[in-house]
Amino acid sequence: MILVTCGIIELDGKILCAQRSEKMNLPLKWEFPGGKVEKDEDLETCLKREIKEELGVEIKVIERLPFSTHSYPNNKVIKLIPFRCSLQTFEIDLKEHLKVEWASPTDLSRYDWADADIPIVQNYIQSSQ
Ligand SMILES: Nc1nc2c([nH]c(=O)n2[C@H]2C[C@H](O)[C@@H](COP(=O)(O)OP(=O)(O)OP(=O)(O)O)O2)c(=O)[nH]1
Repeated sequence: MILVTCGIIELDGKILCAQRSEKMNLPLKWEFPGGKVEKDEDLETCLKREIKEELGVEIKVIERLPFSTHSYPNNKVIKLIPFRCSLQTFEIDLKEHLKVEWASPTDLSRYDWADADIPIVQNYIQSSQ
């Protein structure tokens, strides 16, 4: 099982959604920025490192939310652990993703999410209602 952290970054009532590029695995799917936990790495340290690498910003973690597990067809089982976050620096510089969009909670269901994200998005929508 591959441990992956992701950040649900909130700003002014909106959430940052990131689209994977054509070159990435799961091309053009939408996700929350984050990535794989390294050996002996703390989850929050991983999340901050990945978001800095991918978007060039610093974040503050607000709370951990329930994880999702998903088996992709390539036999990869992902345990995706989401954290609500806020931005501490605001200049987003996309280093890997095709684009990012700020969506209101009611618009989250319109995106073509990576499969592992679907239960996380549903939970988030419910808890924001
Ligand atoms: N960061 C992130 N990854 C996600 C999400 N949903 C989801 O299925 N994933 C998957 C995609 C990747 O297979 C893996 C995260 O890996 P990564 O971002 O560190 O590295 P990568 O794209 O190079 O991954 P890979 O090619 O080795 O699969 O988790 C999500 O919301 N955020």
